[in-house]
Amino acid sequence: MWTLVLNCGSSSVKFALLQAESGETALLGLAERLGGPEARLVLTRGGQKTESAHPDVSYAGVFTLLLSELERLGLREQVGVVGHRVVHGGEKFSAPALIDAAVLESIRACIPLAPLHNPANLAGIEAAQQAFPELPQVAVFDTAFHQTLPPVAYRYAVPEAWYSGYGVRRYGFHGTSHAYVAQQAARMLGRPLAELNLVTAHLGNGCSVAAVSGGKSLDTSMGLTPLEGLVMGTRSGDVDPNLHEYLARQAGLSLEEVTDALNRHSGLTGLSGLSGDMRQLEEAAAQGHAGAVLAVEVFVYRLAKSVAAMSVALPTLDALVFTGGIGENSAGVRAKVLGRLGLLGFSLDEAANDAAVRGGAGHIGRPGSTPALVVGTNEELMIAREAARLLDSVRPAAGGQA
Ligand SMILES: Nc1ncnc2c1ncn2[C@@H]1O[C@H](COP(=O)(O)OP(=O)(O)O)[C@@H](O)[C@H]1O
Ligand SMILES: CC(=O)OP(=O)(O)O
Ligand SMILES: [Mg+2]
Repeated sequence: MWTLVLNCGSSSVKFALLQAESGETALLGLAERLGGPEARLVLTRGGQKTESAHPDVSYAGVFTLLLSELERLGLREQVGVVGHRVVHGGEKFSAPALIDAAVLESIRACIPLAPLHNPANLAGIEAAQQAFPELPQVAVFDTAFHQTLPPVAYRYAVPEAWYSGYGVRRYGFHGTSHAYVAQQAARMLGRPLAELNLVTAHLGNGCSVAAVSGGKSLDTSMGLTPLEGLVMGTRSGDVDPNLHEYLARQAGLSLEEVTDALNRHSGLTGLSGLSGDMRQLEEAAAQGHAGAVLAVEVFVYRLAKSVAAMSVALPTLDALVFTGGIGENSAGVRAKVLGRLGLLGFSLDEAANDAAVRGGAGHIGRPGSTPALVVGTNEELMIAREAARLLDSVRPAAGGQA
């Protein structure tokens, strides 16, 4: 039985067809810049990549392309379950959920908390339900892993009525990735996850750090929405909460305009005036582009500061884990971050750092220093496993008694 995993983002769709147990992957897809003239689909089968242009393709259009690919591979009939990444589950979900009308309603109710993400997740669920009406569909929430945060970490210092009336609190995101890389790190360290205190840094287009103790999240940098915390590709991360009012008065901007700028035109993009893509910025910085140099430096400084802040949640610090497109690929970012964290006992092994490559994994600290690891994340595999585990728990084993 194959599991189809869908990760529908605000302007991209990722999908994977895989075996939950072995991790064998028959198909990977990434559709980017949806709705625009440069929309494209990259498919990977058996290690071979093919790219095709699909100007102005919609979510529904991508789904049609996915279905025809499944048919071409002769695997459409063998899909047994569909797993969906859902970004915001509020306080309701601390575990994956089998999607029914009530779960759909709860995901819909969280749209105001994740206006860029949850509508796309819902569109993916609806398309999959239409294509596979007979199959179970499972929602795996980014927020679920962080439901173990204690109040000291999740409460903001604002009027209590905002929490009790409107759910104003830290939720945290990228939970699937933080949970997965914490498990992998335990293997690499040769120690049980239950004994380990880790800081995990998920650095993709969205970026967050988490404090993970005994496999449980105790704190994380993202908050009520995925805008808080670190500098990201296009998101500002932390700013002064008075910024909205100041800009409304001084620049005549509306609430929506400030929020849009903080989400889409800030972060690395805003600082550099060039790009939100770390690889491109590192190339430009090497050529002396002042904006790119500044963007990378601010990114690194804020990340190092946040790693130090996360360690306050832990009784000791056993390792720092880098993952996501930047964490897995940018030796420069890792070196600069560890360079700022000598106080926590980190010391870089330059050769090991340069050798750690995407999808691979490795130790990048010197012997005797606090361990620093590079771990390839795999949110799709984690979603497939969680979906399989949920199904096993709700239906009796084949041939067995209930
Ligand atoms: N070789 C590389 N060097 C530096 N940054 C890289 C490299 N490869 C990818 N990245 C960066 O990773 C980020 C995208 O991360 P990814 O995890 O793929 O994103 P998403 O959050 O969309 O899944 C981009 O900033 C990209 O530039
Ligand atoms: C929650 C979030 O920020 O997700 P992404 O990094 O995929 O945008
Ligand atoms: Mg990602």
